[in-house]
Parts: sequence; structure tokens; C-alpha cells
Amino acid sequence: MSALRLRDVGVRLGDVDALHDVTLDLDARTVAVIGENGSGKSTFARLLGGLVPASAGELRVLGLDPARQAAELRKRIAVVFSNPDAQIIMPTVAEDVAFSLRADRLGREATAARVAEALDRFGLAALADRPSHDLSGGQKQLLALCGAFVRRPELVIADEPTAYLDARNARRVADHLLEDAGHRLLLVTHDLALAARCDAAVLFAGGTVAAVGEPGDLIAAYERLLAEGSLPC
Ligand SMILES: Nc1ncnc2c1ncn2[C@@H]1O[C@H](COP(=O)(O)OP(=O)(O)OP(=O)(O)O)[C@@H](O)[C@H]1O
Repeated sequence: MSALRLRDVGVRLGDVDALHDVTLDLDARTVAVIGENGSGKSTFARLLGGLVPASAGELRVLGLDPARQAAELRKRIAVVFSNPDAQIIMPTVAEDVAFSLRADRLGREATAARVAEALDRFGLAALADRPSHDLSGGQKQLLALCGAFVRRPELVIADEPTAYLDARNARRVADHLLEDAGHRLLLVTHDLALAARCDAAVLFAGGTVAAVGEPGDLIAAYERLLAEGSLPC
């Protein structure tokens, strides 16, 4: 079975059909999700992350049904958003990363070792004891990412993770996400240069999938359609 498999999936949010008729099989390691504002990308990411339920159809994420196997799914995936403040919980940087491991019950020493390794990898070791809410926006995003990766997820779902970052930190975050550290990546982004670095892409329009394929082909089609002012639905 594909890592991501959807059949005729719809998501209704209030009075809005945020997604409809989504049928997809995705198995590429890194997948970019592109499309206009309001086309359904974030809803798709939230659906796969088990944060909003499907109102129609069937889906499997890593072979799991997010509606019935939410706890198992949460152990195997990590979700990262553009606003890191929403994801930072604990008073210091090291405590916040350790908090991500609380469900793993690793014991104090093993937790400390995993936290130190992750802080080092994300260039945050020198900030370990700093109050997490005093970090800069870019440092906070690196911390949110560090908290996601310390759990060694099989799938990282990232929704505009570079939106508020300067070019250097955006590049750094992108490199961490795209680096093959044994995880799959589903990346929602308006940054088409970043989308081009993924193995596959999905183009959303009007709440459904307009096209799936090579990022280069899809980006070219998307740019043509944007220039013409008409996207397919
Ligand atoms: N909580 C909500 N209640 C009602 N409608 C919603 C809600 N969240 C999103 N929507 C609607 O669902 C549709 C898809 O929104 P979504 O945020 O998934 O789009 P998007 O492609 O991620 O947009 P953007 O690029 O602007 O972030 C839009 O019409 C939006 O207005």
C-alpha cells in the first residue's frame, strides 16, 4: 500500500467543503503540495496529520486510518506549522525538546542524550538553557523542527515551515526537512524553488487535486495557469 492513499475524500469545515473528491496514491519520499490561497493545501495537511476528520471517503496514512488509529499515527508522524509559537510549550529550549519525547518513556539519561543530539543537529546546543519564548522567529522554527525530529518520525508533515524565516534560516530549515534522515516529507509551500527540490508534487485547485507528478512539470503548469488567471478544478 502507498504511504498516503486517499479515495474520494472530502473534508467539510463549517459550511465549507474545504476538500472534495480527493483520490491519490503517494509513495515518493518527499512530496510538495502547491496551489493558490484557499485551494485546500492546509486542510489536506491537517487531514493527513489526523487534526481534522474526513467527512467523506477513505484514507490511510502509513497504512493507518487517522480516524480510528489516531494514537498510533501520532507516534509515527510529526506535524510542523509556520507559526512555531503554537508548538513551543516548555520554559527552556532543552526542556521543550525533551517534552516531545515524554510519550516514549525513555528514561532520564536516554532522553538527555537524544535531546543533546537533536539540539546539536539543529545548531541549538548553545541555546539549550535559554527561555524558549525569547528566541528569534527563526530560532523558534528550528526549535519546533528539533522537537519534531527528536522523535524520529516516519513522516513529517510541514505546512509553510519557512514562511516567516529569513533566507538563511529558510534554507537551513529546508535542508533539514529534505535531508534523508529516514523520514518521508509532505511539504505545503508557496515557495516554488523549495517545491522543486522535492521528489514529487501535488497541485491543489478549488479544494481538490488538479495534478500529480514531477515537481518541475507541475510548477511550470501552475505558473502558466497563474499567469492566465485560470486554474483547473
Ligand atoms: N476552520 C475553517 N472553517 C471554515 N472554512 C475553513 C476553515 N479553514 C479553512 N477553511 C476554508 O477551506 C478552504 C481551504 O482552506 P485551506 O486553508 O486548506 O487553503 P490553503 O490552500 O492552505 O490556503 P493558503 O495558501 O491561503 O494557506 C478555504 O475556502 C478556506 O476558507
